[in-house]
Amino acid sequence: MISLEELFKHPLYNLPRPALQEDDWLLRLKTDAELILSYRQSASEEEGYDKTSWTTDKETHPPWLRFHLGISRRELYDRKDLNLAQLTHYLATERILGAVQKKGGTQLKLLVSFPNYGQALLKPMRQSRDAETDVNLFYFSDFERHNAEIAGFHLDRVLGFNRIPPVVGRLINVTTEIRDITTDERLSRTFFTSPAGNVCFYGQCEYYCSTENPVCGRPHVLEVSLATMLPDLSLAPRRSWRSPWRRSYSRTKLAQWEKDSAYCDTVKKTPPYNHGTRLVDLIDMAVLDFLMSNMDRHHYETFEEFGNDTFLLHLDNGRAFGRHSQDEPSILAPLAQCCRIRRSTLLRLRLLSHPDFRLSDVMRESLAQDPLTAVAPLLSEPHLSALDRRLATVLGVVQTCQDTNTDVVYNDLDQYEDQQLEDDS
Ligand SMILES: Nc1ncnc2c1ncn2[C@@H]1O[C@H](COP(=O)(O)OP(=O)(O)OP(=O)(O)O)[C@@H](O)[C@H]1O
Ligand SMILES: [Mn+2]
Repeated sequence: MISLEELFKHPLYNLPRPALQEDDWLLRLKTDAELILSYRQSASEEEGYDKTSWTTDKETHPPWLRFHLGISRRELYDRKDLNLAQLTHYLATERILGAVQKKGGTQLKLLVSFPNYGQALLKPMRQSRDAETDVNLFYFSDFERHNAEIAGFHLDRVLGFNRIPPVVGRLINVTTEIRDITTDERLSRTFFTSPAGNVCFYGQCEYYCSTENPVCGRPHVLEVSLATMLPDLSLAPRRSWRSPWRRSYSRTKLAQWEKDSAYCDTVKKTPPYNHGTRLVDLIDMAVLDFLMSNMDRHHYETFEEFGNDTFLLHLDNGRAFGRHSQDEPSILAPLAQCCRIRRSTLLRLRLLSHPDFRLSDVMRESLAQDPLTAVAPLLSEPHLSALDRRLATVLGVVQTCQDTNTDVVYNDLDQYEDQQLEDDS
């Protein structure tokens, strides 16, 4: 049996890359001392935090800080970094010190904090894992799913992108780990006991924050996803970009890209898509989104520090994996309309369609590392097989492009010998 470990040993996941320079690290631009001071200051007001803190010595850094210090221009984390396992273990087990509602966005989510100043973005389970989105619901009326956040992180990593902050599943006690400790009045006011005797809450937000749409424990226990928080915006500002292939978020209106088949020609001429890797980065993101059927990628973010020469953050994957019995070809519009794809991405996609490395198999194995798998598989078998079906569709679209276009493949691998890359794909 071929495993995830074997996949990650493949040359395509181990390309020798130029060493990162000083200005390729998000936070190395600041000295360690400055950085630590700013972290301490931002939390010094609050009670209950650990007194003894870390020094500039790396050994003393908590996993979340090591994650922040490991963010580079090229990717959010290094898959081989041993800190990753420590980070996910930390998120899954550390004592929850605080939980408040996170502002921004439309649906209920909480900002959770830990005693050594680490933080995570919590999204609750709202519906059973197997519930398929109602066919009469528009994509913008869909609930977010905690398992989609978790599976999105794993899929992004399996694709070799490393552009989603690590996410882990956890069972929490809504009474002792939220209601009893929260300082957020607006949140605590919304707790109640349901007719079935379960402890529920709904918070305050634009959508689904009402008694009719409660989040409920059983009677106290709730499944949630916890995403590692990125460095604070004051430390590492981010820029938000509107996706050129954004949907209209309207029942009746079509977006420009849906009406104009030459839409990509315009995008290709428009900064920042006319230069560097931004267009193929966007197409990578479209492939990820098509595979998990995420129609909600209205924006993406980058770290300002790195200008336009950097990867795209794939934040907010809560609306992925809504339907397994149906695919959404329009998500692939950037690929189908531009007929362009990174060579490294294409080769990894081909590898993942190989029976030895079948995407559904490596995803099943990857997701099994998450603690919530003990409760139930994070993606049901129909969702896993949908991944294989959609992968075949992506490769089909690339083939169609190649039948009628030259210059489909953006060669980001020209410094490598072909033999080095394609030993069995
Ligand atoms: N891991 C993270 N670290 C720091 N900030 C994050 C993280 N994940 C998301 N955010 C920020 O929080 C905002 C809201 O999160 P998210 O998009 O997941 O919520 P949402 O309710 O689905 O939003 P929307 O309704 O706009 O789609 C995002 O725009 C992003 O800037
Ligand atoms: Mn969202």
